[in-house]
Amino acid sequence: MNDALNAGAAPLRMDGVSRRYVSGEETLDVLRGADLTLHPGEIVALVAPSGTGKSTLLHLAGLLEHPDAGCVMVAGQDTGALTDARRTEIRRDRIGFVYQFHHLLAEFTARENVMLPQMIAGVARRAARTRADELLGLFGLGHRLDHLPGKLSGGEKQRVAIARALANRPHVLLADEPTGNLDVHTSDAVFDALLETVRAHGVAALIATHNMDLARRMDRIVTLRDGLVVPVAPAT
Ligand SMILES: Nc1ncnc2c1ncn2[C@@H]1O[C@H](COP(=O)(O)OP(=O)(O)OP(=O)(O)O)[C@@H](O)[C@H]1O
Repeated sequence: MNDALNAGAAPLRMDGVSRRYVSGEETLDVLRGADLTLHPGEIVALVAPSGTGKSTLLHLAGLLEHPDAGCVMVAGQDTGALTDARRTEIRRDRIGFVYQFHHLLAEFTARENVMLPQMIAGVARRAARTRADELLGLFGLGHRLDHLPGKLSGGEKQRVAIARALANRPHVLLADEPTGNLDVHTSDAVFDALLETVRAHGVAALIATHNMDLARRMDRIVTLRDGLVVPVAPAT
């Protein structure tokens, strides 16, 4: 299924990506030939003012939208010419998403929420359950496996959402303000777990955040300026 994907290639490469929004008479060139490469295992922070195109960039990276120009390559494969079905497969199997709000399914337990994407990808129930328990254990939720999201704290829900994003062993993790709705203390703890797990799994990640302290803990910081991705400073 993923024969064209090359494990040695950059997990994500965006070359000259442009995106224009047109509403009525107004045209907005949000991205104007942006380049960004995530190397294997690299964790990149995207820190940019509101409205400069962070979500747009993440949507393009996650194959949720097409760029107007340029190309998005996942594990060496140019995704532009692929069918929608193939793009959906790559998104499902190779890309994990974490959003500001957890988007867990309320009627399913923590374990089931992490099992579901695996089962949709064709993993057998027993293996999906083992993987879910292992991941939730790594996030310190071994005692919350059978809890419904409504019985979990905000930080716990977000940990389940991160575990779900990693369930199918993605090449790339994309996160849009993953701890943005949590208090500072919880945000730090969830972020610790996120970075630790992503590093342990060797997953490349692009994480949008407004929090410079969190950004400095990543390998590299980039921002968006005039529709281009530019480096901020090496993280220390
Ligand atoms: N579907 C759309 N149609 C028209 N304009 C859009 C659309 N989506 C986004 N925009 C505009 O494009 C610009 C970039 O939006 P985007 O959501 O990517 O910014 P952002 O950096 O993620 O902002 P924030 O930090 O506030 O979430 C904004 O000015 C936004 O209003």
